[in-house]
This record gives sequence, structure tokens and C-alpha cells, in this order.
Amino acid sequence: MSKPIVAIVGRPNVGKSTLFNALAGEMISIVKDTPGVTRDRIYADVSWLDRDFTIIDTGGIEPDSQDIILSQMREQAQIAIDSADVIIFITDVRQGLTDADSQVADMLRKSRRPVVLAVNKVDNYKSQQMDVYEFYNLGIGEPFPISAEGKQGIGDLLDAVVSHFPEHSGEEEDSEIPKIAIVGKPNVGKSSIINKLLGENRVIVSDIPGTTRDAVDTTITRNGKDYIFIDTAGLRRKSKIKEDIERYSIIRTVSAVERCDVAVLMIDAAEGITEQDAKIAGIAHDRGKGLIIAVNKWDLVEKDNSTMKTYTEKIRSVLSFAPYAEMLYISAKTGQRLNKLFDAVDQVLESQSLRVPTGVLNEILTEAIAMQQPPSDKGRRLKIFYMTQVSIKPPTFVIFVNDRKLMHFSYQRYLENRIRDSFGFQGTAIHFIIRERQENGES
Ligand SMILES: Nc1nc2c(ncn2[C@@H]2O[C@H](COP(=O)(O)OP(=O)(O)OP(=O)(O)O)[C@@H](O)[C@H]2O)c(=O)[nH]1
Ligand SMILES: Nc1nc2c(ncn2[C@@H]2O[C@H](COP(=O)(O)OP(=O)(O)OP(=O)(O)O)[C@@H](O)[C@H]2O)c(=O)[nH]1
Repeated sequence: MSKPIVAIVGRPNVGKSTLFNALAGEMISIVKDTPGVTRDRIYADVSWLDRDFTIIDTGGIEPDSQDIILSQMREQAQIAIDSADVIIFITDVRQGLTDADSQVADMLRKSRRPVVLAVNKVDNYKSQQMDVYEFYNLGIGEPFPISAEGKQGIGDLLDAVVSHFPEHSGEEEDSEIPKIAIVGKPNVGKSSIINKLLGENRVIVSDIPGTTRDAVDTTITRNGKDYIFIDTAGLRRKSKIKEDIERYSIIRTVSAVERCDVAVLMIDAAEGITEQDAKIAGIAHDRGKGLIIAVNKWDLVEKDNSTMKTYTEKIRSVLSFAPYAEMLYISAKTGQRLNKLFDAVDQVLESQSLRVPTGVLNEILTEAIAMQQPPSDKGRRLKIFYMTQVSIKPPTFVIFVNDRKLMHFSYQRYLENRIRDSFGFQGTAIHFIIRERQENGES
């Protein structure tokens, strides 16, 4: 199930980053940084009252001249409206209400997206209470006084945020139709591939009801089966600042990947793999989504016998955290191997939903343990009692052990590899949860 996205919007210097850090650092942050990928502090995973969600700091406005600030704020608010389920609009009690605040509040109100108004830097509520009331004038509801720095009032703020999430409904409305996000850097060919796929298959272009975001999802029917493509192409907001463009592109990617089953990361063959590509792959990996690497513009590359092998090795080494990713060499321009994309998507969907019976799993486990002894530390050896698969999408396994601390990353990876040798799970991450239980079998 896709997690809600919560975006933090506000003027420069009101405390967006401080709030973001308080939420990401202090609350339980689930996702660990993918090794080898530098993580921008743009998004983080948070849980509150049993609800998991992703927070996004829309951040980064240069406090330049007043009108530039305003236009950048509008841009930032629009990104939040496009990509978030709930928006935290943060203001500063010390600076009081500003004209820019009012204008952004108008925009947010018109968007009809749920907004929670935070008034920050209320370090002493008693003396600042009257100043907080002033923010009712924004007309977007009750102001929540907080001190991001002092970590005050954040619980009430989060209660309000969480109250806007859809109920735990179990199934999503159109869950049976697979969703595929086409992601990648600007100009790699995301629109081209969608257009080409549209041209070659029977198509219905539609705004899927219930998706209120401005990105238009496209349904493509192939061999009687529907696929929904989520397009992240064509960043409409024109920003002159390179960091902003990258930031917005990451925000849109996070939001698209969150909603998808399978992410297709497009890489420009002419350019080769870059750090930005690895960041995007990391987003899909962290979220346990299916991952297909589509090396596009293959028509531009001069090839000999070893070209594809060299490319594959290079990409695999940069994306070493996701060795399971499927790889395809395509040309959105000529249509070369585009049909293979659907086969790859089908394959990944199957892997994501594969369930391995506990009996079979434990046979593999016993064999794996016999072949390579579990690690030990200071004379105490890791004991693995048994393993069971608890969910799909991504396939998630609970391993019961005597002492969690003895489970090393390398041994876990070894077990993962044994499982993959037997069952494949191509194209999907698999997750492990390590639990302790007593040696006599009581947990
Ligand atoms: N007194 C007080 N100061 C705060 C509080 N929260 C943040 N600040 C200060 O406000 C300043 C700006 O905080 P940031 O979190 O960087 O603000 P921002 O909105 O991310 O700023 P930009 O990156 O410019 O958009 C810093 O000096 C913080 O220490 C608070 O609760 N109380
Ligand atoms: N030679 C060649 N050119 C391609 C291929 N795919 C896309 N292009 C070209 O690459 C350029 C960018 O393609 P787009 O589809 O607009 O890229 P995009 O990823 O949607 O770009 P943004 O909207 O900026 O995110 C265009 O000039 C395309 O014609 C390909 O397979 N081969």
C-alpha cells in the first residue's frame, strides 16, 4: 500500500529544516540510507501512531528580493499541492503574518488539499499565545503552536496531520491494475517512451478517478491486460536554479515511486550512469518497489561485441545495492525492445507477489546454514531457529534468532542470495525482519 506524502511548505527561515530534522531524526525513521548513495535531506520516512508516511521538505528558497521569494514560494507550494496528500504550512510567530504567507495560504486553500497550519518558534506559549491567534486570519484553520527547535507541540501537529490520511482501507481502489512509474533525469526520454508505447498499443488515456495529482496517469492495454503508467516527465515549473530543479525532480520521483508497483529507471546510454541515476534507483530500492533499469537511446551508441557487457558491468557496480534489478537496452525513438518492457514488468510483478511456503523456506535455510556457519562474536554464535514469509510487495521474511546483534549484514545478504538462487525474486527488493526468541522456543 502506498504511504501518504506530507510536504512542508513555508517562507525562508521559518524553520522547515528544523521541523523536518525533528521529525526525521526523533521519530522512528524506518528507511536506512542506501549504502553508496548520498542522501539529500529532502525526504524521510516517519511513523506516528502506527501510521507510516513520507515527509518532504520543499525547502531551499534563496532569501533574495521580496518578489523572487514570493514567486519561489508559489512554485514550492505548487509542487507540494501536486505531490503531497497533506501539507504542513509553517509560519513564524516572531515575524508574524506576512503578505507572502497570506498569498500562499490562498493558493493552498484553493487547492483543496488538506493543510495543517504550524506556527513555529513558539518557545513560550504563555507569552506568545495572542500572537498565535493572529494566524487564524489566514483562513486555513486552527494554528498549531510549535517549537521545532524545542520539540514542543509536535505531537498535536502530527495528530492533525495523520487525521487527514485515508482510513486503513486494506485494498486500494484500483489495486489490481499494475502501476508503473517512469522515472529518470530530465531529458532521458520519459515522454518519448510513453508516447511510443501509446502509439504501438491500444490506448485509453485517462485521468484515473481518485488520483487528484496533476500528473496524468496513462492506461495502456497490451494483450488484453491493463497497465497504468505514471509519468514524471516535463517538469513544468521553470526554475533557473539547478539545485531547485533537482530537488523538484526528486520530490516528484518520490511521489510517483510511492504510488507505483514497479519503477522503470531510464538511463541515458549516451551519457552513461550518473550519481543522480543512483539516487533515483535508491528511492525505489528503499521503498521495496520493483526496479527495472532501462538503458535508453541505445540507438545512439556505437556497438561492438562487448559494448552491452561493459555497460551492464558499469551500471551494476554503481547500483550495487540493487543487484536484483532487471536490465533492458531500449530505444524509445526506434521502439527497439520496447515490447520486452512489458515482459519485464510482468516478471517483476510476479516476483513481488511470490509466496514461499514456510516448509520449503526452512529447507533452504537448513542447507544454507550447513554450507556456511552463522557468525559468532565473543564466543557466542548466532542461532537461526526458523524463517517465515510474512508479506508480499515487497516479499518480507521474518527470521527468528537467538540474538539480533549477532546477525551481520553480510550473513543476511548470504541468506538473501540463497533465497534468490532458489526462488528468483527478480526485479524486486526483499526485506528481512530479525526477531529474537528464547532457545526453548518461547518468544
Ligand atoms: N527560537 C526558535 N528558533 C527556531 C525554531 N525552529 C527553528 N528556529 C531557527 O530558525 C532558523 C531557521 O531555521 P531553518 O530550519 O533553517 O528554516 P528553513 O525554513 O528551513 O529555512 P530555509 O532553508 O531558508 O528555507 C534557524 O536559526 C533555527 O535555529 C524554534 O522553534 N524556535
Ligand atoms: N536518439 C534517441 N533520442 C531519444 C531517445 N529517446 C528520447 N530521445 C530524445 O531525447 C530528448 C528528450 O526526450 P524526452 O522524452 O522529452 O525526455 P524526458 O525524460 O521526458 O525529459 P523531461 O520532460 O525534461 O523530463 C528528445 O529530443 C528525444 O527525441 C532514443 O531512444 N534515442
